[in-house]
Amino acid sequence: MSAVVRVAAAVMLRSDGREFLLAQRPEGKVYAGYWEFPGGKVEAGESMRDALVRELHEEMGITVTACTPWLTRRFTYPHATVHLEFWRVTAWTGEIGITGPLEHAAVDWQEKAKSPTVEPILPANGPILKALSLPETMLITHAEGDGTQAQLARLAARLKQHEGSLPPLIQLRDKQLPANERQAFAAAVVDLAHAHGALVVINDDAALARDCGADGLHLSAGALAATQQRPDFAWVGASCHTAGEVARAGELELDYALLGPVLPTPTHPEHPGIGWDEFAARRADNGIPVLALGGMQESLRATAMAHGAHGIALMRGW
Ligand SMILES: Nc1nc2c([nH]c(=O)n2[C@@H]2O[C@H](COP(=O)(O)OP(=O)(O)OP(=O)(O)O)[C@@H](O)[C@H]2O)c(=O)[nH]1
Repeated sequence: MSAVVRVAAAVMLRSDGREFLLAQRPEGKVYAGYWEFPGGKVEAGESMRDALVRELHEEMGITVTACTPWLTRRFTYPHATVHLEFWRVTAWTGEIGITGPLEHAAVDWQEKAKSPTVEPILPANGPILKALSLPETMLITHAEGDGTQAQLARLAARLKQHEGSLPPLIQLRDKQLPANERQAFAAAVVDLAHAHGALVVINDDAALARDCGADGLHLSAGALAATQQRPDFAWVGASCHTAGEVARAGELELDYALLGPVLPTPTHPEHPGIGWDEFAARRADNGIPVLALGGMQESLRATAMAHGAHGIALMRGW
């Protein structure tokens, strides 16, 4: 069996973060005409980051000045098995260009929240495009503490702040609310969220998720362990604490994992938090977007991203 080919791929984001760049493979290469993220193979002795910087310079004539690891994926093509590492690239110098006929046939900016307007896309990249449309903030409800009316008012104010940018993903948690109150709260949250273009997932109750018209299901770690196949919803994620659970969420082809608690949090006072290095280690190489949970607030977003987080999940910090 031939060795696995390591590939660095760049998700180049325009400054407002809403658009990313796709590039078309030129004639003469395998999958000619297909669209991909710019990048290429890692050379012997080279780090992933160095390969990314080199490829973007060779292919587009730019110098990367800010990038963070994001997702990994292993994929077997007829010609090779590739280990792909996707990095977010948020700053560069120079003008993006096509430096030669063997690099790309064309480049095109695409909107994250929409289906791509170009095709075909390289087969390994389908889940990557879905991950790009996953919000980078999750708001988790805690109406048990605040009361449902106060939560709805706070949510309405918070969703207004997001007008014009990708709205957050909302997880309805509140596992202890009486069933009828949870139902009414879920219906109100879905109405409010959908009016602002935001998605809602319901914690551990598939029937309620269907009844209230939510967009998906959020599995607790216990439910994840008991799940044999991906539940049938547009969006499904899971709470994870260990690397094994993150891997399981990846195997089930879920859309995201929450990993934590990263820092101390009132929800789990017995737990000191795993810290950022452990967060990075437990999320590594699983191919699934991972949001950091536990003690999060907006000011920690950049730290989370530097450790490979897709984004942050807030329970009390929103
Ligand atoms: N650059 C890039 N490669 C990808 C992506 N998705 C994906 O499956 N791949 C695969 O990863 C491998 C990258 O190899 P490449 O041929 O582009 O690398 P390269 O620029 O070094 O080309 P070369 O072989 O001509 O030297 C290919 O098998 C390609 O199909 C992607 O989004 N970007």
